[in-house]
Amino acid sequence: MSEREREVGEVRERESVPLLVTAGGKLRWREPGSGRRRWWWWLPSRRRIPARNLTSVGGGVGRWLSQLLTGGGRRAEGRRHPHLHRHHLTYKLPISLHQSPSAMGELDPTFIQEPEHRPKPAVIEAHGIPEIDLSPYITSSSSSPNAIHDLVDEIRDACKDWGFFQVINHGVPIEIREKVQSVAKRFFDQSLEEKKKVKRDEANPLGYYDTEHTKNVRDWKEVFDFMVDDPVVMPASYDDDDDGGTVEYTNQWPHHPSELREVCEEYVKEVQKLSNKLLELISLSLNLPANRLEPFFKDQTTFIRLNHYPPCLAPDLALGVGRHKDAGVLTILAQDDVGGLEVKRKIDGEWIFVKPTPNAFIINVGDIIQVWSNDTYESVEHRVRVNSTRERFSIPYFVNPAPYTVVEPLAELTNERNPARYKGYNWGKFFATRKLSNFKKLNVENIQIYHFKKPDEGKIEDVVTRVENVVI
Ligand SMILES: O=C(O)CCC(=O)C(=O)O
Ligand SMILES: [Fe+2]
Repeated sequence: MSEREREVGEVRERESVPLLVTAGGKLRWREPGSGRRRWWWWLPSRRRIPARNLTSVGGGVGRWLSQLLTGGGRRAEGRRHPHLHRHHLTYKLPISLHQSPSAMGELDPTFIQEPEHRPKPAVIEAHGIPEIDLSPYITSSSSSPNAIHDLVDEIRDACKDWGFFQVINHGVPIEIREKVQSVAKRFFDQSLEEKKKVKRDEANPLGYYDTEHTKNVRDWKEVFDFMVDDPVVMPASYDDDDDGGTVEYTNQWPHHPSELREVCEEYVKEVQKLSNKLLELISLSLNLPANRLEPFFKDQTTFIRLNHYPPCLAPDLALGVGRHKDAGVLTILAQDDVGGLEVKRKIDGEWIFVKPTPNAFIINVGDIIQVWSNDTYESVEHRVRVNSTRERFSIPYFVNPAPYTVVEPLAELTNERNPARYKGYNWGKFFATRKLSNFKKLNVENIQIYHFKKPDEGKIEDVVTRVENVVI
């Protein structure tokens, strides 16, 4: 453990420290342990802060506060500030953000989004994504063909207009979902040391980690990943032309909480049924036979992620997950009642907050459906905002095909007038490349489906960006 990590760890193991932040730019607190009064100018300039929102001012507040409490940056201490006045705001510095210390107690610059990608202070709820009742297809045994027809129409509209929808009456028992949520919380509540016993690494991307990067900016979250098929045999080489052998991805189950594995496997069994039904409905909505997509899942690379988003000192600078599209077929997301997911509305590019609906699942089509449908449906950008007071949990179930699948537009959906818009790509290599680039900050863009997009007209040049050019 480095000197710096040790300091951060020691501070976080203490109780949280109530901070008094003055609108004039002063911050007061009692030193943890000794109870000594301390204060600090936290505003380097004469600018006043809007007292209602501590974190809306100054890029480095989070970094600065943690430096302050870890003994760094003594320079400003003790200087009087000409604009101090009496307006006070009490702010709890979430040192106990993780009951256990973790690398995320401070906002280091790797978390900070470029200004144009930061969440806006106001949340837009608008009418939100469509809510679809699946009972005609799932929970009732004798639905009329009309009811199913209407449902398929709803799915088609939702996929076209939003790329996202919520489902209710989906057949997944609520108790099972609650059990996973509760065991996930217990897992993340443990010490970092305990969680790191199952940490992922470059060779095996399954298990725990808190350093995921989306578009090369670190996400304010920690996760635990596991796969439905275990083990999964993946290509060892990222080079499209190279048969570089295979590697195995294997689930790493922690000893604590001991029931995590069993509960997760029970959850998988239930969500798998929902996933099959959704794939059927989506096939029908593309005027294909219900079972058209089934062969792609004889083996699967479907994985489940337990997400924990701790409270964040600077929720206007960082994101729980940066803007991205999901690379796979479908995502079936369970979110808790805190909320944070935002979807980029297709009509105007506004970020729309997805209001939590108890016991609903949020479904989005991923990049593979975009390619299979030859752009009839589009995978839509989304992101997760965090907040300064409440931790949030979510569980995405990423439905992915067999690693050896060549992803390309389905023959039935292309013709002379609507030729295939993508060159086929090997899913296993794509997936492995993505996993690697999410693992650490790289200097280049992550691999994306548009790297496989064919030129619109007439151009013969090869537009495929080779995988080895993307990962360096
Ligand atoms: O936590 C969420 O609401 C969404 C997470 C997400 O988009 C992802 O992990 O791909
Ligand atoms: Fe996502």
